[in-house]
Amino acid sequence: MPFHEEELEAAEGTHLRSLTAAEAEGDERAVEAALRPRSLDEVVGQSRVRDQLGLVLEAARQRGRAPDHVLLSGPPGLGKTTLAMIIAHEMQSPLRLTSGPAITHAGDLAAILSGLNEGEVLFVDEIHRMSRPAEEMLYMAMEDFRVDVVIGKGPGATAIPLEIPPFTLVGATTRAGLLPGPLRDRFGFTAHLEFYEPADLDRILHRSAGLLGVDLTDEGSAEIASRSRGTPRIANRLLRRVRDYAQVRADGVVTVEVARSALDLYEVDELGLDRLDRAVLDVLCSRFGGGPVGVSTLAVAVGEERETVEEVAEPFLVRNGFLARTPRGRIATPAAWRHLGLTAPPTTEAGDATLFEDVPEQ
Ligand SMILES: Nc1ncnc2c1ncn2[C@@H]1O[C@H](COP(=O)(O)OP(=O)(O)OP(=O)(O)O)[C@@H](O)[C@H]1O
Ligand SMILES: [Mg+2]
Repeated sequence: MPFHEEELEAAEGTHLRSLTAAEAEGDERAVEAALRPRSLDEVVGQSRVRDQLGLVLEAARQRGRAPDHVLLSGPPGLGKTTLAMIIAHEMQSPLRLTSGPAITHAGDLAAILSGLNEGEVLFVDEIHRMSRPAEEMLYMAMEDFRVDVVIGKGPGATAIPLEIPPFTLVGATTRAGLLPGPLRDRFGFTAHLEFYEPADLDRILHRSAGLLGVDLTDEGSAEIASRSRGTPRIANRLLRRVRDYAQVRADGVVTVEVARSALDLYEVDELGLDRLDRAVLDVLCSRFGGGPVGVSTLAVAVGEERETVEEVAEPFLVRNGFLARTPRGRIATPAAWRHLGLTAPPTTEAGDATLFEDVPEQ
């Protein structure tokens, strides 16, 4: 697999930010490129998506046509970009890459679309962040393979129709709910990526270890998998940090003891909670009796910005049933108390199921 040592080296200098952030940061992308599966066969897990997508692509191949437009949705780090690249690879078509935020004017999109060749795959990452006029142009391009280029302004403006060769749009979004209906409806196939089971993460880790030349035992791999929050990107990142530890403090082999010591050192606990996650739960339980408490108060108490608590810590805590967002504030669930090794006071409202409704955040 072609990748450059020096890129890998550069990408290793990323120790300071949170190890459990699901988003990739600039220099992590080089390592990721090296670890990406290249074909559908190499994709681990997501079996439903893989089967469905395989069928869509095979049918298109048999008909000699560009496949239907594909929307990939799901949380960061689960394989959307990877699948987009695989679609192009499987169709033996070139891939053009762009992203919603990069398309600020309809004209930007018109330029991209008119430059496409027949059968090409156009990947629009973060498609929910495209501007409205560009979105409207995209509707027509997806449906009729045509765009109207408007020349001039005001009453004298004229729209000149421009034919576009048939292409496949692959859109990726972490926020499918933000996509306008008409755009969503124009995708022939939507793949929703799910968090991975530990067994799948385990296979991903073994594969990555092979590519990176890391000596990883089965137990070591299982230990990393269980702390990876269901996310391949995090699993691969933890593997690299554990590898550092194995190299410097042990004999290079990633055993279960090495994995445990390394991840304890990096403050990623058995369930994948990091320092901030635990601080939030700890403050909530120890200082506010389990809540309810407003998110701003919680943020001040852990010494973080409100946005960080809301966007970085809470989604994982809520998804895993440690914290609930209620109309009156945040509440620690019984699982949170248990995880911290604390006993919930008998009066805690955490036992009150009516508080667990999905409500607007406050
Ligand atoms: N099914 C999989 N099998 C093996 N590795 C995977 C799989 N899915 C993702 N990965 C690995 O996880 C990393 C992140 O995947 P990718 O960049 O495709 O995520 P993404 O969904 O596009 O994330 P983002 O929303 O941040 O753009 C890649 O390096 C890839 O190697
Ligand atoms: Mg991506």
